Amino acid sequence: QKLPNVMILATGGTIAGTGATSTTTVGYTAAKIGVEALIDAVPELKKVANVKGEQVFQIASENMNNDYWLKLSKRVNTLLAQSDVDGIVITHGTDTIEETAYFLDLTVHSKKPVVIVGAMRPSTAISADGPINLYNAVLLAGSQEAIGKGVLVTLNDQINAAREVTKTNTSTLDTFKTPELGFLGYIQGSKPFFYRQSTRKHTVDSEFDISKLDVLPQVDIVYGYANMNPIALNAFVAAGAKGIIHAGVGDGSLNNMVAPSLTEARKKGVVIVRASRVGQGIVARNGEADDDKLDFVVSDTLNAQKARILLMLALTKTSDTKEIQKIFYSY
Ligand SMILES: NC(=O)CC[C@H](N)C(=O)O
Repeated sequence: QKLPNVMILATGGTIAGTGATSTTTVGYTAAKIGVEALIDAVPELKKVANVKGEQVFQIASENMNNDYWLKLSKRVNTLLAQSDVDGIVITHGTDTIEETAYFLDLTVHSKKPVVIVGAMRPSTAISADGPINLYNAVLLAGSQEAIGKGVLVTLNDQINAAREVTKTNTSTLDTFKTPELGFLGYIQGSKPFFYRQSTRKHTVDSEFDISKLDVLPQVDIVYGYANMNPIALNAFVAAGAKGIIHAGVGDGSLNNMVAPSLTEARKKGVVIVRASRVGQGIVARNGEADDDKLDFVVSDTLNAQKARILLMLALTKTSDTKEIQKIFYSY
């Protein structure tokens, strides 16, 4: 049987991290090990795929930014257009895995599998989770089952969809969850098992094309809390933000100290998206605010960091808030 050709694009993170001792599971250094060493650490990979590695960059993922995303997405699109690449695995720090996954879900235009993988323990730790996670990721990226499912995230034997997955725990191995909608499936006995898939547009159905872009519109996030003030919001607007994600309390509620500044920002042309800091549930349009009158957009179920990504991409196409609202209900 012919093995699939899987490219491993390495970007850093704990999966490539090293610690002082085998019990160092905090206070280690991320992004130390190169892609060839990651591959060599798992000889089992060669039984399930023809793997090739490429070091795209080497960072701790808290340093992820729009420039890295544009570079990575362009590289993934180029590779997937080649007939000798069947799937891609991206090794990544876990802090922003969910954001990179969603960015690629919206900007990679291929049905071929793209799987993002990380680890919670550095490569030098007892029971490091990187090798098994990498093995599962390569298996998934070379599988028929993963074709057309959008960008996937796998750690801890579970498969999650880019749109919904989120990091829920600072340090445990089972940190990646899709809290309310559920993960897509498992990897067990070297086989992926899928039980559901996202109904939202992604990859081949996505309208977003970053192939000719070098920058993305500035979108920032303001976080809701009791006694909130508009200082951060006003600073973002003064610094030229084209969009603001308001991660409000509860159902995206607006604090009366901040609402006038949001209204003012909208009048200046800044697109305001009401999201929620809660992390689950739909932010109801015209629920906690009169969005029609204020000309605001609601984030649907996207968390603030993913709403930021969708708004940046939406703003590359339109500044019409009705269109942007449609986009938030489609992706
Ligand atoms: N577990 C991890 O990968 C976290 C390490 C680091 N903060 C990163 O995101 O790259």
